[in-house]
Amino acid sequence: MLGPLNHVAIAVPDLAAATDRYAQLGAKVSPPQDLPEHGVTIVFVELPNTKIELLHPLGAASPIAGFLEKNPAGGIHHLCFEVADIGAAAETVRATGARILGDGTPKIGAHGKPVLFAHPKDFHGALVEFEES
Ligand SMILES: C[C@@H](C(=O)O)C(=O)SCCNC(=O)CCNC(=O)[C@H](O)C(C)(C)COP(=O)(O)OP(=O)(O)OC[C@H]1O[C@@H](n2cnc3c(N)ncnc32)[C@H](O)[C@@H]1OP(=O)(O)O
Ligand SMILES: [Co+2]
Repeated sequence: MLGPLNHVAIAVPDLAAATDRYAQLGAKVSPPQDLPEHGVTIVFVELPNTKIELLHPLGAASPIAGFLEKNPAGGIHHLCFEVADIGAAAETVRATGARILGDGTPKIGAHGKPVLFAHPKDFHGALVEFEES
């Protein structure tokens, strides 16, 4: 079921500073993009084999606010794997006994594709995102 690693996300307290850090290393960085439905502003750092997603809270109910309170300097927030079929992937995850977050209805993610998340406690401490490829 698991396809390529689409991105590794890092929650950061200062999006401009984090973007500059990667730009200074010669990486191609995207402009910041507000995703109100996800409660985040993101910047993508493009690498030859995958991407880094820099995340900053957007709005009062951001799902990353609590994470940044616990990790004020920032930290690795999630991994995103591509899957061929998001509905089938959710069924496979549930069949292993792991929880899909929310009501199980995919949201449209940063790349315009359906995404779902699985609970970090069921993935050994790592929040996992699945994105339909
Ligand atoms: C745009 C899109 C895209 O790429 O397309 C995105 O990525 S949007 C990226 C932002 N969106 C999301 O993250 C959506 C899915 N995330 C969520 O629904 C939430 O963040 C949860 C994962 C449910 C956590 O929610 P919240 O922080 O309110 O819960 P909580 O503080 O009660 O956390 C419950 C337990 O999980 C741990 N925990 C929380 N976030 C974690 C993370 N990112 N990685 C590992 N562990 C984590 C907490 O430390 C706590 O453990 P202890 O109990 O041991 O203290
Ligand atoms: Co993501």
